[in-house]
Amino acid sequence: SREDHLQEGFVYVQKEIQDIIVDLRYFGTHNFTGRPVVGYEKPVLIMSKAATQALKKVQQDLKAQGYSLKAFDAYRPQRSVTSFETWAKDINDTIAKSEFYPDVDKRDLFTLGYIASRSGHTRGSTIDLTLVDLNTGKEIDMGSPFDFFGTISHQNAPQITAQQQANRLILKQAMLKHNFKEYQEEWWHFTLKNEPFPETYFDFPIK
Ligand SMILES: C[C@@H](N)C(=O)N[C@H](C)C(=O)O
Ligand SMILES: [Zn+2]
Repeated sequence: SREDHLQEGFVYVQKEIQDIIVDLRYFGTHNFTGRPVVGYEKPVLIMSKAATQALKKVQQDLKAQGYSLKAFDAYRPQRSVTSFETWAKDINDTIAKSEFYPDVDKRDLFTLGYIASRSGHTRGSTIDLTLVDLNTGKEIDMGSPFDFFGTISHQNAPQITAQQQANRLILKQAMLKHNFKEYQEEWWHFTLKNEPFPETYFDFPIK
């Protein structure tokens, strides 16, 4: 079964939270590298059991407010992170620059905090997500898209409107209520406080 591939302490998030929307960007080409990322062998969302149980409560709260979570990434194998580092050094490969990092030199993406070489995602209790309005079926306006690497994606970006800031707050408050913490450089990125594997960088593939 699918579970045979899974590390102890991890689960398939969509099995535990049936109504979460998932668009696993690094499985396909619609991401900052413009290519499928090594390690993403199936478009399934994997995360630690503890983080998934907390996220289930976030989804319940948000559903009552007319929203659903939409996740772009959760557990990320170390080989995928390593491939991001290799990619960042290849300055001629800029196929997705105009959409994801138009104002930043790709060699600076790590030092500016937009990508990590020791990533919380690899520890299995970090997730990238946004909100979908259940009335329209569309993502709500957060002022910048997922994985747009620039200051407009910082939590308290002054460039965005009051409505966009309010939309970010709906997500942030729901996540903080259930023991996730936010990340200053990216409005979509949250890590479980008291994560179960705080020192372990896993490398099992997503399948
Ligand atoms: C690459 C982006 N989605 C992300 O998750 N960035 C943080 C800093 C990370 O790589 O852990
Ligand atoms: Zn992230």
